[in-house]
Amino acid sequence: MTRAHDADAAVASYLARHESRDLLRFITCGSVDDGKSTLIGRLLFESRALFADQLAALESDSRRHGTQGDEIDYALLLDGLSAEREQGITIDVAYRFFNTDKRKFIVADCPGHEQYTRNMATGASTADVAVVLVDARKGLLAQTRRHSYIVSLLGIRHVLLAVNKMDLVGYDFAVFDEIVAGYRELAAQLGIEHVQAIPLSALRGDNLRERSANTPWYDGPSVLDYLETIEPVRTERELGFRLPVQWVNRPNQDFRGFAGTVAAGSIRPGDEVVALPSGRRSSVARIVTADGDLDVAREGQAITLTLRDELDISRGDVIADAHDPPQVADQFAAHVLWMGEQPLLPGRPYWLKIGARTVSASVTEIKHKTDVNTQEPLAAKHLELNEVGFCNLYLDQGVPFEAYADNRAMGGFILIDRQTSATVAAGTLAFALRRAGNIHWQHLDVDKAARARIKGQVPRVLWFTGLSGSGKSTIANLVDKRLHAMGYHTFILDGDNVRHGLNKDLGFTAEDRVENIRRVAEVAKLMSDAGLIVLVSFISPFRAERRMARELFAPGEFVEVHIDTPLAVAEQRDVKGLYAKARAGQLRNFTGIDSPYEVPEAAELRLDTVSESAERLAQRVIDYVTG
Ligand SMILES: Nc1ncnc2c1ncn2[C@@H]1O[C@H](COP(=O)(O)OS(=O)(=O)O)[C@@H](OP(=O)(O)O)[C@H]1O
Ligand SMILES: Nc1ncnc2c1ncn2[C@@H]1O[C@H](COP(=O)(O)OP(=O)(O)O)[C@@H](O)[C@H]1O
Repeated sequence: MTRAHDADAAVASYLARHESRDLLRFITCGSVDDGKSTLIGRLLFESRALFADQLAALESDSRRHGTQGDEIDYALLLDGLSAEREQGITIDVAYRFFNTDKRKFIVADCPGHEQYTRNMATGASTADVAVVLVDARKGLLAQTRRHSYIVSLLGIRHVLLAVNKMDLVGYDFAVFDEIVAGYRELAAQLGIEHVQAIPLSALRGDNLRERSANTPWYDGPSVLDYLETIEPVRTERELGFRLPVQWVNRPNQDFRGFAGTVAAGSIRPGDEVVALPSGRRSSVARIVTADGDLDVAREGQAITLTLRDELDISRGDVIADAHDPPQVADQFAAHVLWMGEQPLLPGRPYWLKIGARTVSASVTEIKHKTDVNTQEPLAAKHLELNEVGFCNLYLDQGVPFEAYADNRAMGGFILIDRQTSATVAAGTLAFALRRAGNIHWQHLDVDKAARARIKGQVPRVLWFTGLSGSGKSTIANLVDKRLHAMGYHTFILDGDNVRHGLNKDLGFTAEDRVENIRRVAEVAKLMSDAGLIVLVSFISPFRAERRMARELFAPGEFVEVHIDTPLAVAEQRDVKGLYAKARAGQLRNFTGIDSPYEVPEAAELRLDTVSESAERLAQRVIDYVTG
């Protein structure tokens, strides 16, 4: 580090301290019954003013970009929400703004109902303090433990334990003391070091602004005193400059700027930078803002950088200090807070958005889920709504990152469902898994084209999908026989057969079916690399996995064949007697009965087995392949 950088760091830390005096972001956790609304209402009332100037700006912003018509879109103020905003998703967190003469405040008010994880994760990712409300009559509840666990997971270091409704327990010190002792134990388990407990009656205003005469035994700060004076400790690591590129600004041939919000460190014109993941270097030409060029830019500032060299940098890349760049990795251990209505299934691909970058990712393994009430690790094969798991993640490409504990902006991510575009998880990166870096592609001298040429054919994957008894095997067999007779090199992968060997460890739960299809798709890929025409005959009931299989192949190579047979017909055929068993309750998770079949939306071929014979349908497939 140079002297200039040392000075920068000193200025930056001064500014950081100053800014934190200026603005405090906090979240409130608890249910309406705990008195949360009363507390917030009271705080707003006590402080009287809303952020007048900011409100005006927000109003004009909302009209330009908002999604709320003429209403103010508070979400626009929160950088933490940008990902959700781009997805057009509304999250049930109310942001409120107020100020006293000492400070400005942004409160994320998270409802206490069962959607709490999603709301809290959103509100907490930018908060410095969590106000955890407890009803003095009820003490610590399971909900208190859950909220506190998520607070700790999301890196909030300060908790204001608001022991409310003290008036209803006669302002009894013993009640307060017991709750506080219990909470301190919990906080210690969770690694929350800074806890300020305050006895309160939000309704009567005890210890809200003034210390109350009703609690003479309490000599700590009032709620407003605490919020006005708390200096949040920052445990984030001092990092070199990092700018996740939100967009590339190229109004004309002469100007090429990279715009984003500085996630860490500071930067000056002339500083050497590296673009990641490409690793190309340059130095900063200008730091452009709406208010003119800057000599220096720091964490939290929105800027546009221009560089001295023409580098190919796109949205989602990170421009970083060339002497202290972040790591780039494609496998991680991470905490995942699942918010999807459908469970998280290992092996299924999701979009992962980190900073401004979106990549394809899947969970390769759930190491454990955490019982949010006891913090105990539990074995898990999938994650349900509101569950938290520690998982291994695999990304389809390397991303620049920091551990979440070191930098929230560079280590926090969301997972997005690829079909519905819904945000289904929030996550925090713990560390990169190194093993990925040690595996390299082995170059093969005889390539796929050479193998296909010698066979005189174009490799294809014919993917037959449909209910049990729909006719997949019957038709695939006919196609195989005829292609073989015509001299083609083919192979059939059939669910029933593959499940006797490679996949004999798998059953019929959703997660096992995902893994079943993932493996068979990879095998089909190897076979097509060998130059074969592969016929895959699996129920493959989920769109997500059929799509995953398709994406392994070049355009045109993958042919989805939907064997379209109504459930009633398949059930009537009942070739193996399985429908009867399933109806009798002797077979669980049977497709079409108590396990879903998601009908293909854009299969290359749809074969109706009711109106046409198996022979004719097989011929249609052959015509498609050989035509
Ligand atoms: N619960 C349940 N649900 C569906 N199918 C069941 C089940 N239990 C056993 N079987 C038999 O397994 C065959 C389906 O295996 P697949 O590997 O094709 O299924 S999947 O793609 O993983 O959904 C399927 O074969 P097909 O009838 O040829 O489709 C059944 O014979
Ligand atoms: N048009 C048709 N196409 C395919 N199979 C048909 C047709 N009409 C009747 N069937 C009968 O339906 C059953 C389908 O069973 P199978 O091919 O094993 O289905 P799957 O492999 O999808 O479980 C067979 O007994 C087959 O003779």
